[in-house]
Amino acid sequence: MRIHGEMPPEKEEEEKVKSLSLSIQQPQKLVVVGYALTSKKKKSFLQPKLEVLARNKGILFVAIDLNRPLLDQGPFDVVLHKLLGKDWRGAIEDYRKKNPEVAVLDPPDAIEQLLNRQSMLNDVTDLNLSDCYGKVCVPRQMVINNDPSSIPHEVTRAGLKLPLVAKPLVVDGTAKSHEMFLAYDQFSLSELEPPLVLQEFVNHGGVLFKIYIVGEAIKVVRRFSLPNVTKQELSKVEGVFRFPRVSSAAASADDADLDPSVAGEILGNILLFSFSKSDCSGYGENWLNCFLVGLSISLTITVWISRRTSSPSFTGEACKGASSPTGRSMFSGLRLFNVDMIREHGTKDVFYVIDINYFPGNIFLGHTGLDLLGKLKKSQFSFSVILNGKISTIPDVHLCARTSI
Ligand SMILES: Nc1ncnc2c1ncn2[C@@H]1O[C@H](COP(=O)(O)OP(=O)(O)OP(=O)(O)O)[C@@H](O)[C@H]1O
Ligand SMILES: O=P(O)(O)O[C@H]1[C@H](O)[C@H](O)[C@H](OP(=O)(O)O)[C@@H](OP(=O)(O)O)[C@@H]1O
Ligand SMILES: [Mg+2]
Repeated sequence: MRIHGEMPPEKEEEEKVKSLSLSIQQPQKLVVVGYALTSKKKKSFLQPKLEVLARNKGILFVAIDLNRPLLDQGPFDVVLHKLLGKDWRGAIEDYRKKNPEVAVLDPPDAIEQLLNRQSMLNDVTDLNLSDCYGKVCVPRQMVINNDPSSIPHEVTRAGLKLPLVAKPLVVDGTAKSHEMFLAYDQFSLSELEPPLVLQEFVNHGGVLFKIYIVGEAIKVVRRFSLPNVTKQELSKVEGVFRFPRVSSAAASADDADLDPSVAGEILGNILLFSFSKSDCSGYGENWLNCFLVGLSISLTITVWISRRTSSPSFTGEACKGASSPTGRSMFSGLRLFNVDMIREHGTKDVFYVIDINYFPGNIFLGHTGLDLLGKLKKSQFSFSVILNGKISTIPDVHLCARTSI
């Protein structure tokens, strides 16, 4: 018995042969990905198994020769890069202008925002969504650009609560940009070398969440982190102490036997956005992707964050609510990044974004990342959620979102 619309067997066979012959006539067009990475990054990122997986998906990685003009190389379908310095930035900007059809991962002006520990958190602080059940905040922080002797006075004036985490203001991939200090009093901070960001330390039970975003895919991992600082400790200890990279890949807490209130519930509650596929040609480049962590299952989010065709800006624009969304760039233009988030100890749903990294180590997540590359040639995916909230500039503003997925 044939169901209405089903093809008769002989017809089905004919269709199969036709599609097979087509594929033989038109071998799959390779997606050529030119990459410009430091040798350290290439080693950690482009491992043989990723190259093989890519090749099986019709994706070919080709090293960009940094000693030759980029414009003389290729042709590429995608340029994947994580290099610093004005020369490279100039070369990639020029290349983009002359090769608008090539997808550059990611546009330098989008990456720019993550190279500074103040601007990287601007978007998160600029959004304030009222009446919801969960909060995503940013620790109160201040920038010290020069004169370390002024730090104690500035910290007191700003009313920052101790302990403080002192971080280099600039993120440039050097070991120095990861030199972190924990200060138990503001006077010892004048030993440090500006420019710095001084960020309030938030007790978070020693577990950190790294949320990796690759285009439309997300992965959350848990890492060990700094332990809580008790009031007793704070009253007894003085000085500023350097600490190592406690939450690196080796510090995975994924299998750690964590207090259930920390582990399952949080990860269950960290609700990752959904997105729909639609023609977003109206947005200039045909890629629209943003990142928003919505919290707690029972929220209904309608958040619209649209990417402007121009480069992202951090001027807060009130998103007037679901019915009349206004464009609001939030990490717009970025497709490869991760967000470091912690939950305030003793709370159910108050989270803090403490750091955002561009194209971190193990971000490609195998198939997911490669699927992103494969799609870049014909990307028609968009992320459209309407933000129901308003913008505030209060430093420790709460970003709440309501989501229905
Ligand atoms: N405000 C904060 N409150 C509590 N702990 C913090 C805070 N800021 C940083 N930390 C701790 O310090 C660690 C490093 O912070 P951060 O991620 O900003 O530095 P980083 O050098 O960029 O690290 P990475 O490159 O691994 O992301 C965090 O993983 C966390 O353990
Ligand atoms: O734990 P991961 O692998 O995510 O650590 C990242 C880290 O968060 C930063 O993104 C590093 O990049 P820089 O800030 O440029 O140093 C990554 O180093 P990279 O050499 O892989 O880019 C870490 O992997
Ligand atoms: Mg970081």
